[in-house]
Amino acid sequence: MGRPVSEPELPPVLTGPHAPVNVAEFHALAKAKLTPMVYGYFSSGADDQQTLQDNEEGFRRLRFRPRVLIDVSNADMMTEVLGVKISFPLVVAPTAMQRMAHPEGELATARAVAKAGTVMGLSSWSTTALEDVEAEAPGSPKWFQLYVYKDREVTKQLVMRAEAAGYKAIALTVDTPRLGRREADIKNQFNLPPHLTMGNFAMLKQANMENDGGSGLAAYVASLIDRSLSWKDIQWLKSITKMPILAKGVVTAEDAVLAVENGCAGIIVSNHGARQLDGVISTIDALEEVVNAVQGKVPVFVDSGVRRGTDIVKALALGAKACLIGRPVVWGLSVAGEQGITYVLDMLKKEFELAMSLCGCVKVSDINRSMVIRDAFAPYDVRRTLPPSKA
Ligand SMILES: Cc1cc2nc3c(=O)[nH]c(=O)nc-3n(C[C@H](O)[C@H](O)[C@H](O)COP(=O)(O)O)c2cc1C
Ligand SMILES: CCCCC(=O)C(=O)O
Repeated sequence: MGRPVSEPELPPVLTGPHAPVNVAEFHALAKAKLTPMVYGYFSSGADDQQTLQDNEEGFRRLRFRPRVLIDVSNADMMTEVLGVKISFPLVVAPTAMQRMAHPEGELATARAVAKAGTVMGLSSWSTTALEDVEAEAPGSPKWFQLYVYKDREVTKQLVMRAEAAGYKAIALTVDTPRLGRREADIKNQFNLPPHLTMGNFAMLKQANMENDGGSGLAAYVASLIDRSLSWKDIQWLKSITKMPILAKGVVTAEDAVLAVENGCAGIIVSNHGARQLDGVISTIDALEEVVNAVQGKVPVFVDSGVRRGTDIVKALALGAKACLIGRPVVWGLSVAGEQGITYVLDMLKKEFELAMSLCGCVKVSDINRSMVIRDAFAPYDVRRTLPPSKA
């Protein structure tokens, strides 16, 4: 597989024999470029980072059962999420404070994601106002990620602004009543660099993080975010917006059922990129129980640890409608702004196309449960897919 974008257009870091060929190499380039404080914030998981490792390991534990001698000369990667067609089953997860990665921050992301033909998630804690992000790539589908402030009026204004600007859904983050303990941020006394602001709150003067000697972010969350948020608040949210609500951060069947009962339009199986509760189950391991609990009533998405096109095929085989990626986009943005993100998305799309074809799938809906097994040494029970007479 060749390199994704035609070379003459690219900056030197993305050309020549040292150009990155996978997400891991982008990560290394970003690490070399960013300050330790910023890199520490973007890369960290919580505590011992056990789940950070397990998110990626979880995908590696799955093995393919590809089908052969299927005409794969035409691959159709298109799919649909919440009624919107996307070019392949990958959505960009909301990640906070992107101007720390690159001066153009969320604006560069919006352009690259629009060009790639998929959906952008925008963080409540964007360093660019949500209206400006929409204006940068007008009409290209975006989901607004919501943190619920103790001050419900602040929250309501934010939701109403997102709806007025044309955002297509609210991704309500349900795994962050308190901030996970990220040791790099504590050591680095993380704070938003003074030239940047929380773009959505500039008028509300809620951008400053009091640094009490530890992570400024943890202090900010503790002082402003509503720890009392509960399922009944979904009704409140539905009363103030017509946008569909996705529950972002569900990893159990019990909560998946509650999300459906409370009127969520979709579920994002996520452990927040391992940044909240360390030791929590990897999302690819949690996915199937959520999919089974939901019984097709709403779409199920998954993020945390997706690094390869093969990971996307595995997630779809276990019932996800699409995957989201967080850090890979941050690495692309850090390395080369908009072009870096374009390159990362294009690389993952090509990897996905190849993986799909090698699995014997021509279109996204061909990907099914028979394509993966959890344990390479346990035979797949063919009674699941063969007609009874042949099983
Ligand atoms: C630097 C960074 C910032 C993030 N900011 C937010 C955020 O503001 N809101 C949110 O719901 N999730 C946030 N997340 C979680 C992502 O939306 C997503 O769940 C996660 O990054 C997926 O894991 P991955 O990074 O392994 O792909 C953030 C993740 C990272 C790495
Ligand atoms: C409340 C958390 C701030 C942004 C975020 O979600 C993250 O850093 O993971």
